[in-house]
Amino acid sequence: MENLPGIVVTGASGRMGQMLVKTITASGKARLVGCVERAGNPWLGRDVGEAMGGAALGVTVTDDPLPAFARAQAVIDFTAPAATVEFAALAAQARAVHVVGTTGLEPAHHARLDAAARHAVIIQAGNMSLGVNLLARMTQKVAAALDADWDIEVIEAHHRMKVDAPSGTALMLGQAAAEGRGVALEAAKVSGRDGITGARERGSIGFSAVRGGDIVGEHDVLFAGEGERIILRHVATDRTIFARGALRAALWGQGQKPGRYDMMDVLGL
Ligand SMILES: NC(=O)C1=CN([C@@H]2O[C@H](COP(=O)(O)OP(=O)(O)OC[C@H]3O[C@@H](n4cnc5c(N)ncnc54)[C@H](OP(=O)(O)O)[C@@H]3O)[C@@H](O)[C@H]2O)C=CC1
Ligand SMILES: O=C(O)C1=N[C@H](C(=O)O)C[C@H](O)C1
Repeated sequence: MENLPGIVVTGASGRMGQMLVKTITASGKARLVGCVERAGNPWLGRDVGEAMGGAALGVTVTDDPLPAFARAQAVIDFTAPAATVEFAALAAQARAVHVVGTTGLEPAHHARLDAAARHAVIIQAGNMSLGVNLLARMTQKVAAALDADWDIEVIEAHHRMKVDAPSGTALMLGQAAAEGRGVALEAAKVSGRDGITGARERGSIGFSAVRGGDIVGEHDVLFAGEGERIILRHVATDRTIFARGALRAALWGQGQKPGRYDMMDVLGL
């Protein structure tokens, strides 16, 4: 057990944080060596297992990330963009692999991740599941096979607490479609139509977001042609798929050269 890679979970009291704690401790492949939350969080100072309503796990939730990261071989981070860029610098300082599931990252956040990745391994993806990464590859291939007479729309649905749109997964799928078609997503992207929008622009890639209830995550990539439609769909029913993917990434990252990686690298897709 002592030889297994040690992992720190940031945002441990969150939906994904709790799922990660359960997945890591049940895996037999890694040890949970730290849990981080920000100042003011009610879990600070408590054993994370007890805070989750179960048996003690011997890990106390802290708001001091660096000493925790220094004890770890990997940090798994599903929090918020402002927190993630700070964690990236600290994980690089500690030479720990940083697995980033946080979505809503903007160019300035990516620049901070790029800087940290000069010294450490960062694996970042808007979706860590095997199914969605396969879907992204299929999307790229279908987009490459069709011309711009086929309109591409990405439609996603998530729970009512989600704070960013389009989802990280929708953007991943849009990026895959754009790559397949040989265009830049930034130039083709149309998001959240409302009012007198005018007719659809040929070659654009549209995004629509639904928010409600406890939907874990659903994504359709629609290719709409004349007289026919193709729909590629992924439905997540359980957050363990993301946690399992993140743990797999943390283990894969051990011994890799410093740099930016994604789940396609981890899964060999
Ligand atoms: N890539 C993937 O496969 C997936 C990505 N996600 C993404 O993961 C992120 C988290 O999702 P989810 O777990 O549902 O969200 P939650 O809001 O449930 O959890 C976020 C956690 O991060 C904590 N947090 C925020 N800021 C900080 C900080 N500065 N320091 C320490 N902790 C912090 C929050 O604490 P507090 O309560 O104090 O704010 C909370 O505990 C989102 O961006 C989501 O889109 C989700 C699922 C899969
Ligand atoms: O916030 C979520 O819940 C999810 N976020 C990710 C995203 O933005 O795509 C992944 C998953 O769909 C769940």
